[in-house]
Amino acid sequence: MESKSWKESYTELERLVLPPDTNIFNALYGGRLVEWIDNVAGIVATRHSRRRNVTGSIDSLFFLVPIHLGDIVTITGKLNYVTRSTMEIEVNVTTEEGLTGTRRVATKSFLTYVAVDQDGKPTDVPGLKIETEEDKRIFEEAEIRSKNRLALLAKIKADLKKQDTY
Ligand SMILES: CC(=O)SCCNC(=O)CCNC(=O)[C@H](O)C(C)(C)COP(=O)(O)OP(=O)(O)OC[C@H]1O[C@@H](n2cnc3c(N)ncnc32)[C@H](O)[C@@H]1OP(=O)(O)O
Repeated sequence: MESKSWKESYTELERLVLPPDTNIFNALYGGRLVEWIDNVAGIVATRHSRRRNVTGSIDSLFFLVPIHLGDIVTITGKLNYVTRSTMEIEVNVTTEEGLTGTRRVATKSFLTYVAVDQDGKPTDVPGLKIETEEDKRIFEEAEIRSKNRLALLAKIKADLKKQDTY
């Protein structure tokens, strides 16, 4: 399978925050934002792999500033790292005040998606082309996160096995 550049799957989504998206403080629901983030990451994973994909994990997600009714939210998804069946996707969210144009970073998160076959079993995806020094730096940083993530996953599974619940 031929490797692909991150540019082939880069995805950007813009949403105007409307009343059904907000809580009683006229701010965007966190859960709604997580849905949009997962959606963008899912598009990146599909464009890269051209396979069915499932969300494997969402790393810690910090909500840095509130997003208000009438704001314009921009969500970008970029592929950072690929192993055999797994893709790390970085999703950044900025919020823009409709009336002033002031933009602020609202969240940054890393999601992993696993490509699966018809039976839901992990399956191979194309590798990621490393074309620049910046691509290399991003790949190496993601590799460290991946190792930490898999160590945490292994610990969670081992603990659950001890309790006989996995
Ligand atoms: C888009 C959506 O909304 S999907 C809905 C939410 N997501 C889900 O329901 C997914 C539920 N989970 C599953 O189906 C399975 O646990 C899977 C497909 C993620 C993994 O299946 P397993 O048989 O456990 O995979 P296995 O242990 O063989 O690992 C396969 C690969 O996935 C990676 N992996 C497995 N679980 C995870 C995880 N939770 N997070 C990140 N990576 C994972 C492994 O590192 C391995 O990577 P590699 O092939 O690139 O080396």
